[in-house]
Amino acid sequence: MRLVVVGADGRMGRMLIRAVAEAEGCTLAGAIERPGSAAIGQDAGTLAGLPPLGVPVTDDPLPVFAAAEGVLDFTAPAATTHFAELAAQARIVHVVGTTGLSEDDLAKLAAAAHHARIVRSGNMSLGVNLVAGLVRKVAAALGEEFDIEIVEMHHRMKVDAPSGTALLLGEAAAEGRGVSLPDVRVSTRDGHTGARRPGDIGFATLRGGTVVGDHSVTFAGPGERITVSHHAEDRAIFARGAVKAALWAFPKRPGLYGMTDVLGL
Ligand SMILES: NC(=O)C1=CN([C@@H]2O[C@H](COP(=O)(O)OP(=O)(O)OC[C@H]3O[C@@H](n4cnc5c(N)ncnc54)[C@H](OP(=O)(O)O)[C@@H]3O)[C@@H](O)[C@H]2O)C=CC1
Ligand SMILES: O=C(O)C1=N[C@H](C(=O)O)C[C@H](O)C1
Repeated sequence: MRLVVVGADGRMGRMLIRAVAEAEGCTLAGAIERPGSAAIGQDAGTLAGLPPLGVPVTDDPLPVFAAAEGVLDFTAPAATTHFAELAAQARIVHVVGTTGLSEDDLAKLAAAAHHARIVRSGNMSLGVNLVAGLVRKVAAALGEEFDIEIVEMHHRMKVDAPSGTALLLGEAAAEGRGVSLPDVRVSTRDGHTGARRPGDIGFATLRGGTVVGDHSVTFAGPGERITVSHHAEDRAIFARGAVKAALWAFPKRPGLYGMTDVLGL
């Protein structure tokens, strides 16, 4: 499968180039960066710390998408909605790892999915998607006397909060409880907040250093607490998941898929 990496000079972009080069069944067909980026013209392999791959980074996605079969996209919301239109025009697979997407952005992805096979997840790792399954089960088994609180920590450069993973885990907890997350989500607490409302799902965000991604979901009940956690140690887990998603989606029909589909969970 011929794959393009967009945002090639990003933390995830460089990881994705390595994952494509190392995986069986795919080759790097292109690498895209923003116009004006210092990476334009460089070899994608060299950029990712590998021997040269003979693929120069360019800022023109159109001809690159036209010659490819899939795109791996861990960039930013405005870029991702633009790439979704182009991927739909080219009828190629679009793997979306970008987080911080608004409802409006998600509607644009849903529209593009009429023509493209899109796999989107706030976290492409096997571990987090397994944890989400556990959270759904625990939330379904416990009543509202167990308060659900989600804590995440990421590196100091992360720009969106709560993280895509925290929201994915919150969705899983809400699903288990049979409620809608927007109805019970509490993402900020400051000052005189009053007592906790029964049934709320709380989010707390920590930022600092080089943390790849830590998440925990706590169920705090009368006299006992259950905590389910995941600690990402290496961004390679997300990149390998993205390549797996692209290969999985290649023979599928257009539509919007998630990592639970890819992993068969
Ligand atoms: N779902 C998952 O499993 C994971 C998701 N993520 C998400 O992936 C996204 C990227 O994370 P990360 O790699 O750390 O961030 P970075 O900022 O390091 O990388 C993003 C890259 O995309 C580039 N970019 C932005 N806009 C465009 C554009 N229009 N055309 C081409 N390139 C563009 C940026 O360029 P510039 O710097 O010039 O803006 C940058 O090089 C985030 O939303 C993050 O939350 C991260 C890890 C795992
Ligand atoms: O920005 C990151 O770094 C990460 N983003 C994703 C998220 O928002 O959950 C996934 C991972 O935790 C790393």
